[in-house]
Amino acid sequence: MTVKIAPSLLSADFGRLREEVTAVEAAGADLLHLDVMDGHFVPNITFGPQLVAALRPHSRLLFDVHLMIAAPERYVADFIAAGADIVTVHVEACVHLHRVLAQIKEKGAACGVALNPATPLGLVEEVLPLVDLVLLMTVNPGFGGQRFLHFVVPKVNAAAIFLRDRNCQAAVEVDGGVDVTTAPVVAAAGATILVAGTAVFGAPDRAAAVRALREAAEGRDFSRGGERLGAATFRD
Ligand SMILES: O=C(CO)[C@H](O)[C@H](O)COP(=O)(O)O
Ligand SMILES: [Co+2]
Repeated sequence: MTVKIAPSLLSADFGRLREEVTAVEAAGADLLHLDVMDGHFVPNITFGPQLVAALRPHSRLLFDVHLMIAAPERYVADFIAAGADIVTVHVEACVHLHRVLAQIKEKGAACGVALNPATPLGLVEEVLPLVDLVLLMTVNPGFGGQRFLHFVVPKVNAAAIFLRDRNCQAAVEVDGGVDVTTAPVVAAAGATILVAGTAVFGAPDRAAAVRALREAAEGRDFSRGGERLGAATFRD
């Protein structure tokens, strides 16, 4: 399984969103990551399903919608109707996590579960065999451009090993502070989708940025025989 690159629209120029999406698609991105924030679950507000629907006709990329909103079950159907291919909800935002994941599946999208940096993997172990994606935040959610939190790397590795040992196909997505220095670290730990906002939209040449991330992750790919990582790998 090769590592996929998912530019995060959060760091795009919001005055030129259609062109920004076209640019990263042409640059070779594999998915488009869309960060939805409600000013309640996280201290920032972004956009709703209307924006997803407005961009949908202009891109063939998989729309990877990351819901950082309280009680996401209220809006799951709207985001899927708007064109989301993958809908990811935070375990910290769901009282009935399994019910919300089932709701996403039932509406025809792939489902993901996200964990904040301080949330232990054990909280989602029961649903890991059922999800299409587990998203591990490597910054506290709410803003782009934050520093990568290295203490999350063992959790990325634990998730990859858990899934491999059970023969599960779920993707392991890492989100926050991913750049050419941290991409090889998370790829070696078992990440299969790298979200990158600043590292792609902050670069003048988006194609070069996507290529650089892919090359940085290449060869460190966990699926080529990666094993449990030693503690030294995780130090800053
Ligand atoms: O979910 C997010 C923030 O909550 C974003 O996807 C993430 O921050 C990407 O931005 P960057 O690569 O600049 O850290
Ligand atoms: Co995100």
